Amino acid sequence: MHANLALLTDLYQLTMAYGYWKLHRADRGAAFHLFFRKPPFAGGYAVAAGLGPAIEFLENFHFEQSDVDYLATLTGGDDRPLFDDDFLHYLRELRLSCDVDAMPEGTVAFANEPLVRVTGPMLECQLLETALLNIINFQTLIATKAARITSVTGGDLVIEFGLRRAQGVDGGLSASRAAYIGGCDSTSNVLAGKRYGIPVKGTHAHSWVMSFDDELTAFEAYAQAMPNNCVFLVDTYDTLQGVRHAVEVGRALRERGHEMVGIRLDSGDLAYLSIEARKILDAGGFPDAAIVASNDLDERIIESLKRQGATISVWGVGTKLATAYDQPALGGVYKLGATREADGPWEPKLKLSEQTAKINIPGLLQVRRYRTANGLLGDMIYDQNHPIDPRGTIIDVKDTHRRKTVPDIEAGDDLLVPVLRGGEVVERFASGSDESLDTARSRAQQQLAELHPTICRLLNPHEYPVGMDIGLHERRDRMIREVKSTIGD
Ligand SMILES: Nc1ncnc2c1ncn2[C@@H]1O[C@H](COP(=O)(O)OP(=O)(O)OP(=O)(O)O)[C@@H](O)[C@H]1O
Ligand SMILES: O=P(O)(O)OC[C@H]1O[C@H](OP(=O)(O)OP(=O)(O)O)[C@H](O)[C@@H]1O
Ligand SMILES: O=C(O)c1cccnc1
Repeated sequence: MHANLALLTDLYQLTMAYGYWKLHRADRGAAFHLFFRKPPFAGGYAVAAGLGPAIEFLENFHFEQSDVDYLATLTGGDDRPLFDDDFLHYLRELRLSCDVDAMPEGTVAFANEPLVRVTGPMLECQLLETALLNIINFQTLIATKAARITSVTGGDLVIEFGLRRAQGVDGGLSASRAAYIGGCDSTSNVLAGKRYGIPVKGTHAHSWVMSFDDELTAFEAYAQAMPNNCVFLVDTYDTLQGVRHAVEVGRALRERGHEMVGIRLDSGDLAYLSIEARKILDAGGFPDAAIVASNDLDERIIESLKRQGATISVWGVGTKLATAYDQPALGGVYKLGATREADGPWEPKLKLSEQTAKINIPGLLQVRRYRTANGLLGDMIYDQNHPIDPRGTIIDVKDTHRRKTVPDIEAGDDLLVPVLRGGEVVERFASGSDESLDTARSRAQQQLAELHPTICRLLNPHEYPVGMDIGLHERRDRMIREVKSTIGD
């Protein structure tokens, strides 16, 4: 799908790349980390997603002749070309040689942890920034939204209905993909079904009912046409009367050897109507008929409907999911952590900021997740080039007084795994490998189940312990003090 997206970038990546090339700095080593500073939706976690499409982007990364021809037309303030021909020739010949390590899709991730690490020639790392952020930010956002929604449905089925309101064509496809990883069971998006193998499901719209003289005739006609997929939308005129019509048509259908699948409610008080509809369906001989509900649902409304005793068994969630309505962007960033000359030692790089939360963690970072018999203990961010300090202390990034000690520094799982080596996709992630969407979806479900319920809470969740290895923290602290002393702060 992602053939030739090398120009899917901000111009400044190319102007910097040109500068690196011109000043003979293109091949200096660099390590960049992609991370977010706050989980979305004021929640306690995120579900990493987007790595699959990111790998496709990396696999296909190259500048075609038409790309460099276009770049040759760009001019600066004096109307002279921005890039010289030798550089454009260099881009035309460029093939990735970098390494990429990342959290597999469906991994539960927290603030400040790298989801992706790119190491390699400075110029390459820089050119990948914008597209990686674009892909990972959006899909992680939507997978997280889907996880929040499915966390309150108590195992009921959730169908993603968002395509019509999604942010354009790719927004719709990416949202369906990410929503499935985050826990949705199916989508109404047929192209996403074909492309990603997501189960597709659908009912019918009000237009079907309105195109007939009356509702009963419309349901009968639908049952004739589609006897094995009868979910009747009952709210076009009078919802409870609609349920009675569904029962009537369901009985006739049963005589013909088919079972009505259920009804769909799309307006009104969904708690009251589902409870009353359930009574009618049960009394009518349809105790197994599903009650599907839709209408601007999100995790908070669903949680409330559950509390009200709604008897909804399938949730159709569109706009609020596919557009991440209450927080339409994840603020993931891509920051330089270390550089090196040729094969020399890595040098950690620090960026100061007025805001403590924006001071980066210098180094070549990895994340280790520790567990106890009772669940997760916490995540430690450490520098891969330095052994973890034997004290085994995790120091919170924002509040250094918050600390946690792990009993055995070796007994954890490293979350970043190799994805690209020397520009080539490693076997585990090669196309046709086992790393499917279903694997990612199961990983998310398994990892979310490991979290303490207080971390999954929608409102003011408990903060999961994530911090730096104390050795890394002390080095960072020294660097901050050194830099501040040189600038006379
Ligand atoms: N019992 C309930 N408790 C909380 N929220 C509910 C309940 N029933 C419905 N809702 C939600 O309230 C909102 C109702 O919106 P709105 O008033 O626009 O819908 P409506 O008028 O019933 O239908 P329509 O879509 O035809 O305008 C929707 O987001 C719906 O999901
Ligand atoms: O509400 P969402 O979560 O976005 O789910 C998708 C919505 O799309 C359909 O109707 P549409 O919005 O096209 O029309 P309606 O608002 O008049 O029902 C469907 O009936 C849902 O209500
Ligand atoms: O199949 C449905 O019921 C459906 C599909 C898309 C949007 N709203 C509803």
